[in-house]
Amino acid sequence: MTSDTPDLSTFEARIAVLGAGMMGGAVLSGLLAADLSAESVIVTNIDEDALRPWAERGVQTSDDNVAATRDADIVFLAVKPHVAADLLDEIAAELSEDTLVVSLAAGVTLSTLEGHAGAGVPVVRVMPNTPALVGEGMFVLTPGEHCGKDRLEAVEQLLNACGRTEVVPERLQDAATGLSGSGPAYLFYVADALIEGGVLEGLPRPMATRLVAQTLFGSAAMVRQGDEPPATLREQVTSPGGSTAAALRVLDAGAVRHHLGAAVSASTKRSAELGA
Ligand SMILES: NC(=O)C1=CN([C@@H]2O[C@H](COP(=O)(O)OP(=O)(O)OC[C@H]3O[C@@H](n4cnc5c(N)ncnc54)[C@H](OP(=O)(O)O)[C@@H]3O)[C@@H](O)[C@H]2O)C=CC1
Ligand SMILES: O=C(O)[C@@H]1CCC=N1
Repeated sequence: MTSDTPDLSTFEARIAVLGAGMMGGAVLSGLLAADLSAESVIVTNIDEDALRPWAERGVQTSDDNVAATRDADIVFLAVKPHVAADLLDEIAAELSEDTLVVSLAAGVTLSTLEGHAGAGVPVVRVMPNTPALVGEGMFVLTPGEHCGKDRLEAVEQLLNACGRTEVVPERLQDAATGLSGSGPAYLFYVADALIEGGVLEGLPRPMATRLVAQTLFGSAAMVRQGDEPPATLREQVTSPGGSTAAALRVLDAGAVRHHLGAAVSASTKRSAELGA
């Protein structure tokens, strides 16, 4: 499924987002942009300042996780991994077979989530990413033991409205953290470095930023279209004896390919540590 026609205006479940930080906020923004009714959502945070922008958008806000969970059909856990188990313990009395818990926490396993949510509570482990904020998130899902097909489809419908979804076995979740969860940071790092390169060569910074943004956007569109593998797309840019070949030699000399792969592995390893 894709985000081509995001429309959640008829989505009926009541949703609680526990944790109004970067990721909870990104998902919430994506859902509201897809016309999910603000009245069907409640968002919580321990810091009230983080809730003010949501209240201004018509979303119910609270510092009470237990009360927010009591009225919800779907509960998003959007707190840091080390807080997730304690938060589940706090709200467990309000969870039941009729409540679906969707965890966005890196590394935290289904076994931990199900153990703290309580017997029979349906859980989905998700690795999201921040482009959800602009409706282009990547969400990698693993349903837990008590999450049936209908519930999984409901989560897919919600998340497809703010990006794309893949369902994987749990053993691939840490690799998903390493690739798509952390991935936006790698690409923002590359974007930042390219802009500096353009500035060094005399381009005004705002123009260098526009050139890089459109180059990344267009290149991403070609990769996503999938007509050719990225290696072929790179060859098509690389004229014999030309400027791109000279540039790629510099990247190879710096082992950039090796370091990007190693970065994915480092994030994957750290994700597993966060859940331990
Ligand atoms: N940021 C990202 O790109 C990604 C994040 N994730 C996952 O998303 C989760 C959230 O990360 P992120 O949004 O970056 O973190 P943030 O720190 O930005 O957001 C977490 C929010 O939860 C609040 N909070 C802490 N404890 C509680 C509580 N008991 N009840 C309610 N709210 C609470 C925090 O408040 P305060 O700041 O005051 O402590 C903070 O506002 C993490 O588990 C992370 O692994 C997954 C993929 C990508
Ligand atoms: O850095 C982190 O731990 C989180 C998970 C993936 C992206 N951000």
